[in-house]
Amino acid sequence: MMTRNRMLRWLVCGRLGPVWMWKALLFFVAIAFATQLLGIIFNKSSTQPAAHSIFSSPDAQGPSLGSCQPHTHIMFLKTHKTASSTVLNMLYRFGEERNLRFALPLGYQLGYPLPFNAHRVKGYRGPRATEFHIMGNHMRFNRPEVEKVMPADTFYFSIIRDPVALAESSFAYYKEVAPAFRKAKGLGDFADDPNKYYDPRLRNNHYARNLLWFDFGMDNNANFSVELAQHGEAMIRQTFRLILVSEYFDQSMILLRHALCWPLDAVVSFSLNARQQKPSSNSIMGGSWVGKAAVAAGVGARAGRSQGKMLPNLSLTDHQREKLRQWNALDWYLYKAFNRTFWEDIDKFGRAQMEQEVALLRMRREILGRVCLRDGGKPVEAYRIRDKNIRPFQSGVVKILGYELQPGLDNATRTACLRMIRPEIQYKDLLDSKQFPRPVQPQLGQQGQGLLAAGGAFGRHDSSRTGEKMMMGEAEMERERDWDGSRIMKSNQTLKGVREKERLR
Ligand SMILES: Nc1ncnc2c1ncn2[C@@H]1O[C@H](COP(=O)(O)OS(=O)(=O)O)[C@@H](OP(=O)(O)O)[C@H]1O
Repeated sequence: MMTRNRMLRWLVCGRLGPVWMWKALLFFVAIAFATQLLGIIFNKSSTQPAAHSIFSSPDAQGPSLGSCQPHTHIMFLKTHKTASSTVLNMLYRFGEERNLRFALPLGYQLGYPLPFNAHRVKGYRGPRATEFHIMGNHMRFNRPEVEKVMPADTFYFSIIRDPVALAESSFAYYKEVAPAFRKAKGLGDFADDPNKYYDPRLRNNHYARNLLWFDFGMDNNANFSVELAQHGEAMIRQTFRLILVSEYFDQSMILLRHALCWPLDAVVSFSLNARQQKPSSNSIMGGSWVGKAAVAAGVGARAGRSQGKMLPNLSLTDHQREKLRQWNALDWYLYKAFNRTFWEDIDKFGRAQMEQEVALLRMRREILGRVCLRDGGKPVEAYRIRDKNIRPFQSGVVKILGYELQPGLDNATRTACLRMIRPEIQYKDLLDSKQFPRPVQPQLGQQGQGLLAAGGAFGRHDSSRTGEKMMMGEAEMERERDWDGSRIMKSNQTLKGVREKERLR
C-alpha cells in the first residue's frame, strides 16, 4: 500500500507535475468550454444561418387562400396620418423579398402636395416603358398620371381614419408646418373657430382641412354639399378596389391579405410612426432628440425651431370634436361612407371567419414581437435607439417612436425583423440603392449625409447603414430642391419642364 502511494506521488509530482497544476488546467479547460457553449447559445447571429427561422415556419402562411395567385402590381395611396407608414412597410417588405420594382420618388414623396406627375418617379421613361410593381409613397392622387406608370391590372387601395383622430395626429405632427395650426394655442382653440386661423391660400394649410379629400386629389376647400361628396366618393370607388380603415387595422389586414392573396406574415406588422402620447420627464421642453439631431446636423430650419416649444395641447371637448367633424365635412362624409362598406365587406367575408383570422394575426404579431423586439416590443423614443438606421424621423415637438431589435438573433431572423421596423425614410433609401446601384464614392463614404424631407418637415439624416450593404443612392448626384424640401435630379430635363409649370400654380 505504502509503495503504491509513493509510486503515485512520484508519478504525479515527479513526472506529470504537481496536483495544483492539474487542477488549474482542468479549471481553464472548463472555463473555455463554458465560454464556447455560451457563445453558441447567445451569439449565433454573426456566423450561422438559421436552420429554421420563425419566418419560415408554416404559421407564416396563415390559413389557406385557395388557388389564387399573389398580386404583384399594386398602387397604395398613402394618405397622411392614417397608419399608412405601417402599410407601406408591408409593401416594402413584400417587394424587397421578391425583388419587385418600386415606383420610387426622386426625393421622399411623389411631388406632394402637387398633383402627382409621372415624371416624379425615379427611372420613369415614358408610359409603361418600365415595369413597376409597387407604388406607395406619399402623393396627391392623379389617376391619369398614375396610369402612365402602373400596369393596367394594378390593384389600387388606400386607407382612411376618423377625421377627429386624424386631426389630432396631424396637429401634433404638422403644428410647425401648417400656418393654420402654428397660430392656434391648441387643437381645441383651432376647433372652436378654424376660420380665425385658416387661410386657404397659404402653403401647407391642407394639413389642417379635409386632408383625406386632398390626398385623393380633390379640392379640400370646396364647400360641402351632399352632391359633391357623393361625386368624390364615386370617383374613389371607380379606382380603388379596397379602402382600409385605420381604426380597424387588423380587420383591414385580413381583407387586404385575401384581396391580394398574400401570406399571413406579409400583413403582420408593428405599428410605425406612432406618436408618444404622454410626455416623458425630459420631453416637455426642447432637448428632445429632434432638437439635438437638428443641431448636430446643422439644420436651423424647421426641426431646429421646435426646440424649446411646448408640446401641443390636443385635448378636445365633445363639442370641439363635433366642430372638427363639421370643419372636415368632406372627410367625415368619406369616412362614414367607406366605413359602412368596409363592414359590408366583412359581412360578405363572414364575421366568424374574420374573428378567427384576426385572432391568428394578433397571435402571430405577439410571437414575432417577442422574437424580434427588445423590451417586450414596447415602442421607444428615438434617442434611445442606438442604431441610427432604425431611428424614426422626427417632426415638430411630438416624439415619433420606434423599436430596438432583440440582440443575438440569427442572420435570417435579424434580417426579417429589421425589415419590419425599418422606418420609411431609411427603407426608401435602401430600396433606391438596390434599384439604382451606384459605385461607392470614397469622399462621402459611410458617413455621407443627405438632406431629407418627410411628411412636409425638414431635417437631416445620416445615410450610413448597418445590417445590409448599401450603395450610394442619389445622394451625390447633382440635385436641386424639390417643393417639399427634398431634392431632385437636375439632369432630368422633362422633370424640369414639369416643375416650371408647377411653380406657376
Ligand atoms: N397598426 C396601426 N393601427 C392604428 N394606428 C396606427 C397603426 N400604425 C400606426 N398607426 C398610427 O398612424 C399614425 C401615423 O400615420 P402615418 O404613418 O400615415 O403618418 S404619415 O402621414 O406617414 O406621417 C400615428 O397616429 P398618432 O400616434 O395618433 O399620431 C400612428 O400611431
